[in-house]
Amino acid sequence: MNVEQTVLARRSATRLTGPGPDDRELAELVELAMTAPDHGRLSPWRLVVLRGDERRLLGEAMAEAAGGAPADRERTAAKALRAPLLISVVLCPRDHPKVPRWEQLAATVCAVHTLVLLLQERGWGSIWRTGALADAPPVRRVLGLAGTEQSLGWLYVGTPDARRPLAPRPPGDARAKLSSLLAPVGPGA
Ligand SMILES: Cc1cc2nc3c(=O)[nH]c(=O)nc-3n(C[C@H](O)[C@H](O)[C@H](O)COP(=O)(O)O)c2cc1C
Repeated sequence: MNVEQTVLARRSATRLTGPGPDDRELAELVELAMTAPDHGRLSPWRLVVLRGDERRLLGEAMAEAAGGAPADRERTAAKALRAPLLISVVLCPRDHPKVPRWEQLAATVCAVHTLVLLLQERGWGSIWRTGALADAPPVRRVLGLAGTEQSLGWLYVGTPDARRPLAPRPPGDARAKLSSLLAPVGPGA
């Protein structure tokens, strides 16, 4: 696939089953994703890989953070089991004279989305999930986050459901997004 085909084919995969990429393949793809643009080459992020029972530990932490009746807690805990592989995205910002925090967040998102496209190209499905629990204290604890680090949620990764046809994607209105200073811009301008 070329980049255009990969971009067009990518969807957030809400139904994921096993298998997912193994540690070796994941490391290979992360290495490639590290070529994403990154001001100052700070690489201000890290990923925590959660498989098998590690997902259960995360689920328990999410349930502790969410609270509620036992049935609600069980439902929350089960969310961490929706894919064979969860990758916690952790922002590790540094004080830098030229690269503010927002740029470090932007670089992190560039790397994560590059990883998403690489996964797509290899036939793996993924979805980035966030929510109020992502950076809650029990979740931070189980992920072992340092004080300045921030959990940005999880990439859920696995085998996408091949029976689900690609949802049609309405074309984006590029003209509404484009402007210029001296002349109209965009197709048909
Ligand atoms: C930073 C970020 C956080 C997201 N969080 C969630 C989430 O918590 N739950 C969810 O179902 N989808 C989440 N998504 C996926 C979006 O809902 C999804 O990208 C959007 O619906 C468009 O669908 P598509 O990715 O298939 O084009 C998130 C996406 C991003 C980039």
